[in-house]
Order: sequence, then structure tokens, then C-alpha cells
Amino acid sequence: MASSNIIEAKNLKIQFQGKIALSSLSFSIKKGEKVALIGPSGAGKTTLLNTLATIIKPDEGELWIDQLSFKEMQNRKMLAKKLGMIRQQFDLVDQLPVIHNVLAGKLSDWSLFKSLLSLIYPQEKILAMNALERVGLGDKWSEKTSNLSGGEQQRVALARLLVQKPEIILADEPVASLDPARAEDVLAILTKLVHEEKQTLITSLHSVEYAKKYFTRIIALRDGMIYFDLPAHEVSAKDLASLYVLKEKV
Ligand SMILES: Nc1ncnc2c1ncn2[C@@H]1O[C@H](COP(=O)(O)OP(=O)(O)OP(=O)(O)O)[C@@H](O)[C@H]1O
Repeated sequence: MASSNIIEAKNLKIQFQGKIALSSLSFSIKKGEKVALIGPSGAGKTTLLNTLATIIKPDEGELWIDQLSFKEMQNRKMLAKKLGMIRQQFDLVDQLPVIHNVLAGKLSDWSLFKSLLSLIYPQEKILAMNALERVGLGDKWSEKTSNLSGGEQQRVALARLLVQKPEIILADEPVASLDPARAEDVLAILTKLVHEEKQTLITSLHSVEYAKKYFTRIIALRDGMIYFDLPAHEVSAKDLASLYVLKEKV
């Protein structure tokens, strides 16, 4: 594996009840790339992200994350250092103040005692406050998380990632539940932070417009296969039209 490749996948195959979701996918991703996964519904974007997150074990093929095999990635502490995940549904604990959700990014580093103590006296508060400042929520640290808007909650999830500091961020439709203005705001912050932290980002997106604007590379999936894999600026209207064309019924 070339040392500049942080992810390398060879012939990944995943099936669910005999139905192929990913069909012999091979690709590599370099450190610092910002990759958007696009493609029609059911193309395999979420399955691929969950495989990269080592949540789904491939039926066939091999996967290396920063030189580590799928098996070596099962160590929880190691996994948290390498990979951070952000989803459409934020994965926050609504009833807790914002700062506790941000500090959840540290849980894999902390002992059980420190984690429990932090629920009463937030530990490493300055770290969390700095992260909240960077996502523009410095004044919201003590608010109950459920009182925040959807866009603000997704920014809390970004602050949690800043505290976790993984090398790779996997994002599954991170802005699907937000209105267009908030969606763009969250994507702009996410890609700016990833750039500043020199992280690698892989995001599934339904918006081709945002994929072209905020990402360096676009991998298009269709029927569990790579349909095209191009620098974002080279993706043409014709490529997109044929990717999303509805299949004729036979
Ligand atoms: N847990 C599962 N059990 C059975 N089939 C599944 C499961 N997860 C995904 N699939 C199937 O695998 C295929 C790929 O699904 P996946 O969710 O990865 O697509 P997607 O590109 O993320 O779609 P969307 O854009 O609608 O989220 C689909 O045919 C889906 O029905």
C-alpha cells in the first residue's frame, strides 16, 4: 500500500440476504482528500461508509485504514483515533447540555471514572469551549442540546469531532435533514475544519452542487459499483445525467 494512501480497498464485496450491495469495489484515498460519494438511492453509499467505519464486515475483499487491516481496526481506542463518524441524525444526547455532547468525543480516551465525573464536572472544559468557539457556538455550551436548531445541533456534532480529532471523518448524508441555507453552512464549516486539521473526509451527499463546490473528488456509485471516480471539477453535466437516469423497466 502506498504510504500516502490512508484508505485502500481491494475487491470489496458486500451482500445482504444474497443481494449484492457492493460489487468488487477497489479504490484508494490519499491523506487530505475530500471525497463526496454520490449516486442514486440504493447505490451503496451508506453500505460503503459503514464498511469503511468497520461496522459492516466485507464478505470478500480487503480494506486497510492507515496501514491497518480490518481486524486490527477492531480495537475501540485505535478506531476512535483513526475514524470519526457524523450522520444525518446527529447522534447527540438531547437531554444533556451541549458541552457534554462535545466532550463525548473524548470518551474513548478517558477512564470510566473520568467519564462519569465529567457528567457532573465537565473535564477538559477549555478544549470543548475552544471547539464550540470554532463552530460558532461559544455562547451555547450550557444550553440543553434539544433546545438548539437542527443546524446548530449538527455544529455540536462537528465540535465533538474536533475534540475527538480522528484522522478520517466519515459523514453519511450529514446535511440531509437541514434546510438549504443551514445545509450549506454546515458543509462549509465541516470542509473548512477538515482542511485546517489536515484530515481526510468522505461524505455521502445527495446534492451534486455541494459535492462539486466543497469536495476535491467525486466517487459516483450505481448498483454497488463505481460508475465514475473523478476530480470534482471534471465531473460534467453529461456524467451526472447518465448516473441518475432512471432505468427502463424490463
Ligand atoms: N441491513 C440491510 N439489509 C438488507 N439490505 C440492505 C441493508 N442495508 C442496505 N441494504 C441494501 O443494500 C443496497 C445499498 O443500500 P445503501 O443504503 O447502501 O444505499 P444508499 O446509496 O446509501 O441509498 P440512499 O441514498 O437511499 O441512502 C440497497 O439495495 C439496500 O436495500
